[in-house]
Amino acid sequence: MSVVLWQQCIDFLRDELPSQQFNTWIRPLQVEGDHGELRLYAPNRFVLDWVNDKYLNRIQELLDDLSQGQAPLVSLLIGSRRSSAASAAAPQAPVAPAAITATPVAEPPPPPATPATPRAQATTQGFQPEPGPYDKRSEEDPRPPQRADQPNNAVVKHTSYLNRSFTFENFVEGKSNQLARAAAWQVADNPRHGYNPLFLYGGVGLGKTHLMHAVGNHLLKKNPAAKIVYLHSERFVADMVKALQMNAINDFKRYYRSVDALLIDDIQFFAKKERSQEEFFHTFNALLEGNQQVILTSDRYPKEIDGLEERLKSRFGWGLTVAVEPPELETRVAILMKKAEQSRIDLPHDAAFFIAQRIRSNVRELEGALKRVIASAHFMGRDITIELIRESLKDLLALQDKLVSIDNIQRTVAEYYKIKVADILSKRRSRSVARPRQVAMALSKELTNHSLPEIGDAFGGRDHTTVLHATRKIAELREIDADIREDYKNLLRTLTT
Ligand SMILES: Nc1ncnc2c1ncn2[C@@H]1O[C@H](COP(=O)(O)OP(=O)(O)OP(=O)(O)O)[C@@H](O)[C@H]1O
Repeated sequence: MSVVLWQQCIDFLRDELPSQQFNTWIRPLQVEGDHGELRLYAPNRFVLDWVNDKYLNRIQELLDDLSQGQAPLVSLLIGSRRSSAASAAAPQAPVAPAAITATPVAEPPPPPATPATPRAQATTQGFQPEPGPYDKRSEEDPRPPQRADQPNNAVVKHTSYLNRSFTFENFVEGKSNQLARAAAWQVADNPRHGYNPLFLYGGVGLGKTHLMHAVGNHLLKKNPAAKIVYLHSERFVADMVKALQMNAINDFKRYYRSVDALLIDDIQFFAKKERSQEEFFHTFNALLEGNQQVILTSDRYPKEIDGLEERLKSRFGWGLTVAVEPPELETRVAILMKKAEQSRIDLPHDAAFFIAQRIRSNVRELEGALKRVIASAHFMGRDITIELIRESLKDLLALQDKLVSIDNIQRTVAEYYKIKVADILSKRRSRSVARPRQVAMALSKELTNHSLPEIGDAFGGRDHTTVLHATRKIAELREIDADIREDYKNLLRTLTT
């Protein structure tokens, strides 16, 4: 009964909330209920806290109304329901666990939060890390220069400076990065709240470093004296090797354990570097025990990093692990508009749309394309038009067109679904063939510049209305069917990277 009530409740929530919010926070909840009790399972503490803060009152209210005062007792838990027979929170498979990992109830809890020991700013003696690319003091940096003693032939200044333009204000939010942004914001606004470590993962150029710096910059804004250290994992390794050579490993340890927040980028480079992993493991534990914030990024999910010790992988999962996905078209357009605005460039919307439609791989490439267009416009003294974009990105666009042809899409889709290209082109209507065909048509519409009639022709001479129907059907299914959504995402990635 409670479960049926919950189904009715989420029907209301689906109508009341913007779909992005519903999909992000409500849909991943799993439900289990009996004897006047309703247990809602969130995939991790982040979702739990969010639902608790923002939606639980409304949920309770709706349940009260729907049950005419006989509402079940609602409890919100982390994990997943025990009985597979119970109805899920939503009729569709949950979406969020793919993007943000669940911390099962049985996982070891994070170490107890002990009060942070006061750390002086200029504590570092002996070992001093080399300045990295982000160590350069920006001219507008208002913070006083930091001097460190230099015994042991040790080197230079110690605080890593963050890229100051990587802020939350400059980060464009979209479906693909909403969770990651929200998680990063939580950490920035309320560090040591327990989302420790924050682990951001995803493909290249998708904004992981940007978000990591945004947290660091925000922490510094709140407390300019905070010791926030950002570095690439290779720097950590190099520093450690140097410290070993200089017999200064204790200084190294002291240095890294004295920070308020340690931000390490691309930790997949730790793979197979056993000594560094060992050192990092101890640093990491010391920081968590000291309630100091750790943020890590990687190009893949921690458990998939080959050559990384199991104990590290497991510990990375103690906090919050969030994926950053490739941005969808609207977000790409919004990012271009934002970047143009930052550079005080007048970028017409149709021009942004044109670039975003063609450059799909990642944000860094998108930015690179925009810079080229802006440079051409300056150089030639012309406004930014689609014609100018075509000229300045000629080679890039030609490469894209060559890469994603309808032919290529049909082959990739056939291979993915383990059917023949001939099946896709045939008149067969069985589901096992018709669905992949529709997916291939939708991808052709999204990834090529061919018109609907041209696409129809390329699919065994079909009418353009069939293509239109297919694209609409797939768009609809991607909203409600987790399998299709996953298939489409995988195919997009295969075809565009
Ligand atoms: N959502 C976004 N809004 C604004 N800019 C973005 C966004 N996502 C990425 N960028 C920009 O794209 C560029 C690449 O991002 P970033 O360096 O953070 O990628 P990354 O995921 O860390 O990649 P890598 O794994 O290669 O280090 C940066 O200039 C960043 O500002």
